Amino acid sequence: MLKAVHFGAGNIGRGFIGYLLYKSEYEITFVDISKELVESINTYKRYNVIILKDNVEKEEVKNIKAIHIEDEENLSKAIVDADIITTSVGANNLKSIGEKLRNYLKIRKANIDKPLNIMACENALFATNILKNSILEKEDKDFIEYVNQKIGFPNTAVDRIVPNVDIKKELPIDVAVEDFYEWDIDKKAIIGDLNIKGVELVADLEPYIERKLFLLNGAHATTAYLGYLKGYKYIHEAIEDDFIRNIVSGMQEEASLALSRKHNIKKDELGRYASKVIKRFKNSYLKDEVVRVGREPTRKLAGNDRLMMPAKFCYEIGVMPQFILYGIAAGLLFDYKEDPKACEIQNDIKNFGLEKTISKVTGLEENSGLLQEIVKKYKELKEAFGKR
Ligand SMILES: NC(=O)C1=CN([C@@H]2O[C@H](COP(=O)(O)OP(=O)(O)OC[C@H]3O[C@@H](n4cnc5c(N)ncnc54)[C@H](O)[C@@H]3O)[C@@H](O)[C@H]2O)C=CC1
Ligand SMILES: O=P(O)(O)OC[C@H]1O[C@](O)(CO)[C@@H](O)[C@@H]1O
Repeated sequence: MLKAVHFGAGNIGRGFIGYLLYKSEYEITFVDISKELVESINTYKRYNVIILKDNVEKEEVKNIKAIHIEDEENLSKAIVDADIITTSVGANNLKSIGEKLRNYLKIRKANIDKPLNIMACENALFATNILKNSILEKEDKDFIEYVNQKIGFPNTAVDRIVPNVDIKKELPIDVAVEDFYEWDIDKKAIIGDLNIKGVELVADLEPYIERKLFLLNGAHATTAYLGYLKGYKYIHEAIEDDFIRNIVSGMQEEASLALSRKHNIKKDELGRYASKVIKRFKNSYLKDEVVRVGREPTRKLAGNDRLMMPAKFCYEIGVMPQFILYGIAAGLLFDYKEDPKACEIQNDIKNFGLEKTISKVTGLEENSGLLQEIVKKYKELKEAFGKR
């Protein structure tokens, strides 16, 4: 049986990556930083994936085990034996995972010759490259040569909404998901065979990642931040609000303009994709909280992420992306106390002022046209909804 090691046994790890790897007959070992989660997986050795729709369905994932990230002995064995390694730990944690993987891959190099593919399944552009670079950083020629010959590092785009919905579960590690999924993988970077059911192997991944990041994640973040501002708890409630829906559709149109110009994708194709995304947001079974979808605004509002990238593309082609900028402005007003990154932005605004904070978060120059427009929209939204 083929062996998979997956770092990050959270929502997407169990609800999507683990789910498809199991369907593809991989024996899965999860690796996590949470001792409690590792213990639960080793106690139950299985979990249910609950598909939230009109007629709820349940699928079982079985014969699983888990290793704690600090359990060097077992982790080393698992990495040496693996046919595939995947992650969904959050893009900010990839560097530390790469540093750990480096040592285990050296043990693998000395012990086994079979090919391996490693993929980072995170919401970020070319996340696998971040992982690969941290593995190879400061390495000698011999190791780099081994890695380049024996290990594939395909980038991917992963799409399935896996919320923290509170529903009746058989096991505490059961996970609830939407019906839809899409996992696109860069086929040029695969070494050996990679047979995962349900994935799409694509020749040019960039349009797929950007379409997903801008039209789904960008629209989701916009819905979350405006939803939070207007006092909604869930995404499905926020997207039914005409004011929010209008801005979200507008930002999708602006991002589609940028995508169609950059990748030569037909506008009506992007329109169909965008409408389907809105329909997915309306799924009331997901009970997806705006504070989950808006989490870590410093990452989501960064220059290389879901909102700033399409905004900059539009600006470069002479279009002021009014609707995307409302999303960014709303993100700067996201003052959810339990989110340390939201608090960081609020403290920076208090201590250093709005312009300096926007510049720090987005990477824009303080005197740039885009930044000045964000300031206007921030003030407008604050005036309208900031004192609720
Ligand atoms: N939830 C979703 O619908 C989707 C999430 N993603 C991406 O997947 C990644 C994970 O998201 P979720 O599953 O929602 O988060 P989550 O918080 O449910 O799961 C993350 C898991 O990674 C573990 N973890 C964190 N640091 C670790 C480390 N250094 N070593 C080992 N384990 C570690 C955590 O303990 C947790 O179990 C993120 O990059 C997210 O953007 C992508 C598509 C969909
Ligand atoms: O996982 P992130 O990047 O924090 O953002 C949440 C986003 O990821 C998803 O969980 C899945 O793509 C979306 O629900 C949402 O757009």
